[in-house]
Formats: sequence, structure tokens, C-alpha cells
Amino acid sequence: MSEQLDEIGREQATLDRLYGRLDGLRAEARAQLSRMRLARVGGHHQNRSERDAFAQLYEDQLARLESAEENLCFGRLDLDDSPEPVYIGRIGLSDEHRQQLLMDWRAPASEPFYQATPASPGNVVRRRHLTTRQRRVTALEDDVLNLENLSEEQRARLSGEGALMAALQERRTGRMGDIVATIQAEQDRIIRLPREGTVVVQGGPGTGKTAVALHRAAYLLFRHREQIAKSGVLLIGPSLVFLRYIEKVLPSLGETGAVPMTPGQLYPGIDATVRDEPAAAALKGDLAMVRVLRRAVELRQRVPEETQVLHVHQQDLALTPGMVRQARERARRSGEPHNAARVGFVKTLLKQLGQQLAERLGTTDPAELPGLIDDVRRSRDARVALNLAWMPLTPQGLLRDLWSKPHRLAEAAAGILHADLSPLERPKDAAWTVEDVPLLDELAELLGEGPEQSGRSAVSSEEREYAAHVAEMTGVSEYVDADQLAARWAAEGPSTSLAERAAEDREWTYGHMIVDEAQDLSPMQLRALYRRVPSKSATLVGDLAQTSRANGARNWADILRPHLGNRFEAHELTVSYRTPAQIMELANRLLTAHFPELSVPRGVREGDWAPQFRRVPDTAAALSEVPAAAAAELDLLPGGRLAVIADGSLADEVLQRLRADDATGGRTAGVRGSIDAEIAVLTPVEAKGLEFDSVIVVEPRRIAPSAASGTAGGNGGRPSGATGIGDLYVALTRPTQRLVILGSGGSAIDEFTG
Ligand SMILES: Nc1ncnc2c1ncn2[C@@H]1O[C@H](COP(=O)(O)OP(=O)(O)OP(=O)(O)O)[C@@H](O)[C@H]1O
Repeated sequence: MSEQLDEIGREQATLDRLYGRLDGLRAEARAQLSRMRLARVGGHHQNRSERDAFAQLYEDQLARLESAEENLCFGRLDLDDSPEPVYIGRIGLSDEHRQQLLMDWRAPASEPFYQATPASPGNVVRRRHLTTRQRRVTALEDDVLNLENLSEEQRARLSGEGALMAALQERRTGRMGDIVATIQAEQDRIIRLPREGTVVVQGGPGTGKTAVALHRAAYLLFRHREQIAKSGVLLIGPSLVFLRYIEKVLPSLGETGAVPMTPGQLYPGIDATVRDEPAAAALKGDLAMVRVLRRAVELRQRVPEETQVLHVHQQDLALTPGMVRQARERARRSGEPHNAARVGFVKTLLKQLGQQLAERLGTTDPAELPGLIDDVRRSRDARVALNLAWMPLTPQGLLRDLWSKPHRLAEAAAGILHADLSPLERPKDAAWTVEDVPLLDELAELLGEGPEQSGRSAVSSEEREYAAHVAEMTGVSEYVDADQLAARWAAEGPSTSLAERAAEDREWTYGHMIVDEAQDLSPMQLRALYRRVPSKSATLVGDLAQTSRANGARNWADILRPHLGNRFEAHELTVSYRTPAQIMELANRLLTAHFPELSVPRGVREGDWAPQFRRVPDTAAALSEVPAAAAAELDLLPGGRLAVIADGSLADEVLQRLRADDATGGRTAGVRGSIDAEIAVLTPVEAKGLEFDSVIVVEPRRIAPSAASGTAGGNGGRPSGATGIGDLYVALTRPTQRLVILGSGGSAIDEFTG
């Protein structure tokens, strides 16, 4: 014991040295930054942009140093070929003489800390985990990888605390934390894969997919800072609640270069949260929509059936179907998007009409032609006729039209979509849905810049010059042009971060893309996402077993083929760190019964509690029991977090009950879908990716009915069979400690509850 204390004392001395250096570097960075800020006042544009760039550099540096406070150093490697141990931490630190004091966890030299095993120890003799709290070493844990090379003295000082188990047993805070100190070897191998190409990571619930994805983002930003930090990492998560849940992980790793977004936010200016019903979602997500939309645009390039007579200067000019057809073919051949190609179309016809006008007026002087063309252009008749033939369009306008006018949609989809299109119908003023977003994006590609966007580049030459300079200096000139940058600044001022600007620019291209819950994305969503990473450098993580979409594919090759062919690398995570083995086993039995081809993870630890089943007579009884059951859970796990998961409208009723009842002792639930209160009330889809100490699943029949119960029992009229299995699997696998199932029978889980 006293050996252990001595050892802790020795490590404390090292830790003190490291924190001392950290404090020194922070003070330096702060001083540099305030010098820059002082100098920034006044000055010429060019000097100012240089100072802006440097100030940004110091700000980033300071953010990195500030974020490293908690758990600055968490590991130590003793190597057989070096007398000095290597300390591993959140960031790298060296002393005034450039002597390395602390190795960044992402550096190649830190790799053995995560990778070495007794079977292949490499040059590692001992790996030590240091547990620290507020600058104090509280525990040590040693893995001896090569006992023979350990001295007598070192052998005497071995210790073990189970850093991983300790991390896993901790009470949840409602926000995800980083796992740098305890990344496991199978996770580490994925985190450190090269940046090129697409990596897909399949893993069951709680296997650390989200953690791996976020640490990989941090790793790539560290290792390829030059290339990636400038363009940013696009980070796609399923919902705003999920993005809130993970928001602290990257900053805690000192990284600010990620641009978090939900699929509903991909199109600038739109923040869609409403989801379509499954039938509409399936149609909108189908890649056939690419052809439907292309056709819808082509149908707006119209040839009149008869010759139109245009009155200009008391003359009658003839616009024949042949003239329009020819001009249309020519404009289409240009390959430009609709709004840009329209310029050529209009020009061709105006020229021909101008020539007609010259003939009618008997004018032969070619110098007068431009004036006559201009007269035609200004005439009401010509404007109306040309607009009718080729109207400037916006993505929003065209899509609203398709959804609200069934004949327009039928015309565009003829011969392409053979399904019933009525689920797509809706009023013109309906809100945009998440599923509309990739379609708007597709239309923006087909239409190009519309009339309302082109106005934004009205900026002065001085502003443009300044923007060009900054774009050049920050390395984004490949991605945005100076006009765009300057126009945006004209509206907001140049203080927004590069990440924010990227989020506002539909044509921004990112250095890497991370997608969580990728199994739920439709082909159209993936297409829109890959448009933002032409390099296809991406990490997609997901679990085929947790698929919500009615027609979701159950293998990654099918999901990715349309976008990547077979050019992707697949990896699998096999151990569930979140869910206790007893609960995992129950969930896995349900899944395997319906999808025997899918692999399931094993739980890494036994929990203290078996899953509990409370049978009630009906849904009303289940609802009345919720408050008392919730109170009991919170009493069992003081300071813990609880989720009550129920399907659709039942979740609203659950929330009302919890609010109305004081059985929970004032620990009332927050708003629906929020994770800030002690009790969160969620649907399975909202619960995706989240975790709680305890989970109560209310009336599982409404999430996944048993095959025998068919469509009866208010399951929203969905067919029986494998319906909702993915969602129920999600609900069952959220707890880190306890699971309670409160139901009246008729659910797919019932046969496993005996
Ligand atoms: N190596 C590790 N060390 C400590 N904790 C870990 C480790 N790996 C995963 N965890 C913890 O396990 C839990 C589950 O991780 P995560 O949410 O990343 O899993 P997931 O695979 O994304 O799950 P789901 O499919 O349910 O979304 C988290 O609390 C995470 O911090």
C-alpha cells in the first residue's frame, strides 16, 4: 500500500511539472492575443487581415490549452529501449528547450498506449493509466506487457484500478464525455486509419461508434491540420438533441474545426425538424427522385404549341415554336444549370426577334441592331413570352409546386416512379421536412444560382479585395470565391468563424465528413452529403440493427454502392461498453429472432440488475404507473439520469402524467425530446445515440407489436412482422444500469420475457 502511495507521489511530481508548463504556455498565449487585439484597432485592410489570421491562431492555441485542464495526462509508457518513460496526454507539451514533456494522444508515438497487448507488446514494457482529478493523481493502474523486462523494484510497484471499468460505471451527466484515456485497441485502429476514402464502421449499441467517430475527427484535425482545419470537418448527427449530447466532446479535445449539423440543416436557410410519414419519406429518399426532379426542370423549359405574336414598336413579331425549340436545344447543350442556361436561351431569341424588328422597320444599319434588341427585351410581350418558355426558378418554388399540384408531379414522375404518389401531396404553405432537404439541394444543383441569390454579390471592390486576401491567407480560396466571402461579410461582418461560414455556404467542400447513425440516411440524403466532400474522405458509423426506415437496407454495400461503388473500407466494433450484459442479451435475442443475419455485440460488464418486466392490464394502467416507476428508479440511482421511452403520441401523454404527478418528488421531466432534466421523455427515434443510467420503456407493443398481434392495438396501422424491431432494439439498449419494461403485452419482446 505504501509502495503505491510513494508511486502516486512520484507521479504527482511529474503531473505538477506538466501543469506548471501548461500554465506558463497559457499565460504566453494570452499575452500574445491581447497584443494582437490592441494592434487590431485601426490600420489598413491588409494589415488587419494578417492580424485577424494571427489572432485566430492564438485563439485556437489558447482554446487547446484551456481544454486540456481536466485529465491533462492520463498515461505512461515504459519502453525497453528508452530509459525515460513517455507520458501521454490530451495535448503535446515540450519545455523551453524543446524537450518533449507530454506526448499528444494522437501522435504516432502514443499509438502503443492503445495498441500494445501482451501477445504483441512491441517495445512496451509497462503501460500505466493515471487517474487524476483536479490536478491530483488519485489512482494508478498498470498493465505489464513484458514482465521479464521489469526490474524487481518496478514489479513491486504494480497496481490496478480498472480505469475502463471505473469510466463505464460512472453516473451519466446528460452529456457525452471524451474517452481519450481508455480508448480500446479495436477502437484505436479505426480512429487512426488514413484520411483517404470512406471508412464505414458497423457496431452494435454502445460499442463506441460515436466516441470513435468524434475521436477520429480530433485525430484527423490534429494529423492533417494543414489540409483539414481550413475546410473543416462536417459532422452529421441524427437530431439537435443528439448534437447537444455530443457538443462537449470535440472542444474537450481542443478541436474547433468541426461543423455539426443534422440532415435537416444541410440546406442553408432551412432548419427542418419535421419528418415525413414513412410512405412519403421512402419516395423522397429514392434515387429515382434525381430523374424526377431533372424532368420537372425540363418541363419548365417549354415550347409553345403555336406561333406567338409579339407587339413591339407597333410591329408584329413572330415567335415560332421552331425558334424556341432551337434556342432551347442550344441552351441545354451548354450543360449549364437552368438559371444560367436561361441567359443563353434569352439572348438567342432576343437576337432573332431584334433582327425581325429591324426587317419590319426596314433598318439595314448593323449598328442599330443592339438598340432594337434592347427594345424587344424591354417590351412586355417579349418578357412574358420568354418567361413562359423558360422561367427563372428557385428550388423552394419548384418543390412547393410539385407537392401542391399533383398534376405537375404526375407529369414529372411519369415513367420514372410507378408508386402511388398521393403521400407526397400537401398544401403549398406546409413546412419543409427533413426529407425535403436533399431534394432542395438537388434542385439547387439543377437550377444554379437563382435571381434572389445573385443580388448578394453587390459589394464594393475594396471589400472584394479584402475578402480575396483573407481567402488566400486562410487557404479557403479553392472553396469560396472572394465575392461570396465579401457578400457574406457585408451582411454579417467578418467576425464569424470559418466553420459558421461553411455551414452557410451550400457549395462549401469539407476536408472530411463524419456521419453518425448512417444506417438511417436515405440514398438522396447520402447523395447530398457526398456532394460536400468530393474527395469522398468520410467516416460513416452506424448499426444496421438500429435501422428505423421502413425500407432501410440491411447491408452496407447496398447502402454505399450508388455513391461509392465498392470503394469503401468496412470495420466492425464488437464489444458494448454501455449496456450491461444481461440487458444486452435480452435485446440481442429479440434482434436475432428477426434478423439472424445481423451480428450483435457482447456486453463488456455484468450489471447489478436484471431487466425488469411489469405487466399491466392496459395502456391506461401503464401510463398511471409511470410516475411511481420513475420515482423508484431515481431513488435507486441517486443523481442518475432516467429516460422514459414511448412511441409517438404516447410519449406526449407520458410527459403530461409525469408533470401532473408529484410522485417524482419535484424532479419533473423537461420538455419533450430534451435531455436537460433528470427525466427525459423520448421516442425511440429521439433516443438514438443517447444513453441514461436507467430506462423505462412504456408499452413496447406500440413500438414493435408481436407478429401474432398484427396491426391491432393502435400501432399506427403499420403492418406486423419486423415492424419497429430496430426502434425497440434502440430503446432497450439505452441504459447503462437499469431497464424496466412497463407494458400490457402484445409486443415483440414478450416471448423473451419468460
Ligand atoms: N474505450 C472506452 N472507454 C470508456 N468509455 C467508452 C469507451 N468506448 C465507449 N465508451 C462509452 O460507451 C458508451 C457508448 O458509446 P457510444 O455512444 O459511442 O456508442 P455507440 O456505438 O455510438 O452507441 P449507439 O449505437 O447506441 O449510438 C459511451 O458512454 C462511451 O463513452
